[in-house]
Amino acid sequence: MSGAEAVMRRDFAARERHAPDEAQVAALTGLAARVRELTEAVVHTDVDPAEADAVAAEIAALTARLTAARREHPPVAALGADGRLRHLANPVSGELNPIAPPVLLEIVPDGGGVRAEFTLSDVYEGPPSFVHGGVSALILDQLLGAAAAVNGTPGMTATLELRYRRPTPHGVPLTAEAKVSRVDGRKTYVDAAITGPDGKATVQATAMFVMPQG
Ligand SMILES: CCCCCCCCCCCCCC(=O)SCCNC(=O)CCNC(=O)[C@H](O)C(C)(C)COP(=O)(O)OP(=O)(O)OC[C@H]1O[C@@H](n2cnc3c(N)ncnc32)[C@H](O)[C@@H]1OP(=O)(O)O
Repeated sequence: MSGAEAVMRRDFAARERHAPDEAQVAALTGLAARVRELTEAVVHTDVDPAEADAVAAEIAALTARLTAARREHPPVAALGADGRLRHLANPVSGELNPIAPPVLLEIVPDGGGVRAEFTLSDVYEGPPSFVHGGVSALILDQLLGAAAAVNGTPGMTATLELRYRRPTPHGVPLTAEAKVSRVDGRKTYVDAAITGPDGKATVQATAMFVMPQG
C-alpha cells in the first residue's frame, strides 16, 4: 500500500465515525446556504469602511460560536435515503460546504453516467459576465469522477483535458453531463460537457481516472 493510499484509508475510517445525523445535516445545509448568501453579499456590498468593520466583528463572533464545537475533519460522506453516497463537504456537490454552488448530481439510468442542472452566480465570475474557467474545470472533474464511480470503476484523476468552446454564462441554467467511454484495467476514461441554455456545449472535457494500486 502506498503512503498516499494509507493516509486516505486512515482519514476515511476516522471521518466516517463522525457522520452527522439527518437533523444535523438539515440544519448545517441551511447554515451553508445562509453563508453562500453572505459570500454573495460580501462580493457585492458597497458599505462604508466602518460598517464593513462592524459586520466583520459580528461575523468573527459567529465563527467563534461554530468553532466552539469543531470536528477534527469535515464530514467526508454519508449514505442518503436512497443508499447513495452523499459528499456532504465536497467543494462542488457538498450541501454543507458554503464554497460549493452546490452542484447536485443525479445518476442517469441504464449506464448513462451522471448529470446536473445548476446556476452559477457571479461569485464564480472570471471574465466579466462569464464563469471562471477553473470553476468549470472543478465542476467537470467532479462529474467525471462521479461518472467513473457510478460505473463501479472509481479512481483518482490522472489526466484532465479541457476544451473551452465558448464562454460559460453565469446567472442562467446550465447542464453538465459525464459518461464513461472506456475501461482498461485500472484506467477509466470519461467524457463530459457543460451546456448553456441554448443547448450548445461551452466546455468539453475528457479525463482518465486511475484506481490506485491495491
Ligand atoms: C452520485 C454520485 C456518487 C459520487 C461518487 C464519488 C465522486 C467523486 C468525484 C471526485 C472527483 C475528483 C477527483 C480528484 O480530485 S482526485 C485528486 C486529483 N488527482 C490526484 O491527486 C492524483 C495523484 N496521482 C496519483 O495518486 C497517482 O499518480 C495515480 C493514482 C493517478 C496513479 O498511481 P498508480 O501508482 O496507481 O499508477 P501506476 O504508476 O501504477 O500507473 C497505472 C497506469 O496508469 C498510467 N498513469 C498513471 N498516472 C498517469 C497520468 N497522470 N497520466 C497518464 N497515465 C497515467 C500509468 O502509465 C499506468 O499505465 P500502464 O503502464 O499500466 O498502461
